[in-house]
Amino acid sequence: MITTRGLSRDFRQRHNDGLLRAVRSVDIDVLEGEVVGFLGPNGAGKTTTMRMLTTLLRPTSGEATVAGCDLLSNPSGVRSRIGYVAQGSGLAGDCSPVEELVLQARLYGLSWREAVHRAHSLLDELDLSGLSKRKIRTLSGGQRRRLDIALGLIHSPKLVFLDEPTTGLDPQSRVNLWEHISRLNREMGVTVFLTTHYLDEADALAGRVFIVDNGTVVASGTPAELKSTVAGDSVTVSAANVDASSIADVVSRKFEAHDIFSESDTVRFRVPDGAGVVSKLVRSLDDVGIELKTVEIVHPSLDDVFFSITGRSLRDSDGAKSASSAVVKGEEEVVNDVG
Ligand SMILES: Nc1ncnc2c1ncn2[C@@H]1O[C@H](COP(=O)(O)OP(=O)(O)OP(=O)(O)O)[C@@H](O)[C@H]1O
Repeated sequence: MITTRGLSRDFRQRHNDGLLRAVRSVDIDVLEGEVVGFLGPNGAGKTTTMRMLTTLLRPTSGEATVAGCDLLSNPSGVRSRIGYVAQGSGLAGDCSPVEELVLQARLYGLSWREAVHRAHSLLDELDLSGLSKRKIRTLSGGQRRRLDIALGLIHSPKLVFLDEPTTGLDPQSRVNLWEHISRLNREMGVTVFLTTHYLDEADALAGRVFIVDNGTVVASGTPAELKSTVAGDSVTVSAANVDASSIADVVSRKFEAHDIFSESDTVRFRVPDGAGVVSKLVRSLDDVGIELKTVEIVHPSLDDVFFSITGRSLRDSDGAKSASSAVVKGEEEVVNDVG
């Protein structure tokens, strides 16, 4: 559904006459039917990548195929086959959801009858039927966001891009929207490419995650793969009858543990599969007369993954817009926006 090779975008910096490398040589492959998350802190290059993939911004270099069409030579083909829901749409006003949907469907060339049918089926799909005749400006943030998504799907695209779909929503509306997005994927077969800086969103929604930082993809995989390969589970053990150094000695001899850290009677270490080591841990400690007091296993989060790669927490990075983006004095040409 999406293939990119060396996709890059530079922006000219007015204040210092340099170039900002917002996206640097991104290679990704997204298969039909996937929900893929582009996860990274503010300023990582997520929106810029999405704007390129949706033809709103011309790449400085690189190539891509989106929904079967070449991005550079056939942008109108791409546009007709994808849906795009931008960050925080400006939808408001006195018309109703059904009127807005019918209007958009007509603009896509559907007959009146088809447009009305499509509008009502999307309202149903996104749980907006009861609100179809309300004025849009009276809808809540979550309801408006669902309407944005319905509008992005009006022409039945097989691939939809969602830019930070739940930013600004309260926790309950976010979870509700996740359910709707998952259902669109499951039941309508829509491939979803979404950007987010929320760890829980990537975890809950995306089958596969690309972690981006400083304009590049620094890791990719299923959330479970990323968490198990990069960080490992954190196991914390304490004993009733010995201090931490005796436990640490057993752990380092008997297990392929890393990041072993001792403090008074507690030892913390990481292993790929925490639950899998518990019985061996109990036996190994018992063999040398150590009386186990507590064992706690904490699965890694995507934040641990991000930290292990970048040395920064994604939460801390949030808001540090463009802090890590490199500015280069450039010979490269900046191509103007096409959208
Ligand atoms: N039109 C532009 N002109 C100059 N710089 C830009 C432009 N658009 C984006 N940038 C810069 O490119 C970098 C990447 O921005 P981008 O919006 O793609 O990040 P993001 O990961 O989507 O962040 P956010 O989560 O805040 O939306 C940032 O440093 C940003 O300031």
